[in-house]
Amino acid sequence: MSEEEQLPTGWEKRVSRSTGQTYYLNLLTKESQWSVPTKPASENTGSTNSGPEQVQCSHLLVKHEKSRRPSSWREERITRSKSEAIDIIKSYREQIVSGKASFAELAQKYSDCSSAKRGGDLGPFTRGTMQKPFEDASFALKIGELSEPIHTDSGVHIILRTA
Ligand SMILES: Cn1nc(-c2ccccc2)cc1C(=O)N[C@H](Cc1nc2ccccc2[nH]1)C(=O)O
Repeated sequence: MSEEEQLPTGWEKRVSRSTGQTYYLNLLTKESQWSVPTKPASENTGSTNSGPEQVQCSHLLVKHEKSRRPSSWREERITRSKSEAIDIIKSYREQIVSGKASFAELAQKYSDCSSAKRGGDLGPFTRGTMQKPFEDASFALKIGELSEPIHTDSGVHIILRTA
């Protein structure tokens, strides 16, 4: 019997458009998870009414002179203005949306976060672990969705939800 045939009631196997990884969709709550479900889907499987308990995101950060730590692996002293950082992050978003470049490629080359070495992948996180604007934007995204520019004390980000 294939894994698909053995899925408990109310689940569907999906493949992430951004990473090609297999995930499982609860058809009742429309919430998703990486792990193979072992019980029939229910309204409260693995999440609460206020959405998923954890998400996984990648981000591309462009710091500026007013960033909490205006330094990164790319540039010891970051002096660009906030306005310049916004223009730069918008150009990266446009390249990704138009298909000219992949998110991971640009994050690895240009993100001012040390997660650049992982194509911007931050791993899974729950609420209460990231700066609030970043958390709220991340938990509002659907899997595969790319945020508009998001501002935190670290700088200007675009966020891709991957799980
Ligand atoms: C939150 N976080 N995770 C990593 C990370 C994760 C996985 C692998 C390597 C680094 C780096 C960081 C981090 O705070 N980096 C900061 C920049 C930064 N500020 C953030 C605010 C919100 C989310 C991610 C953010 N990254 C830095 O390098 O100056």
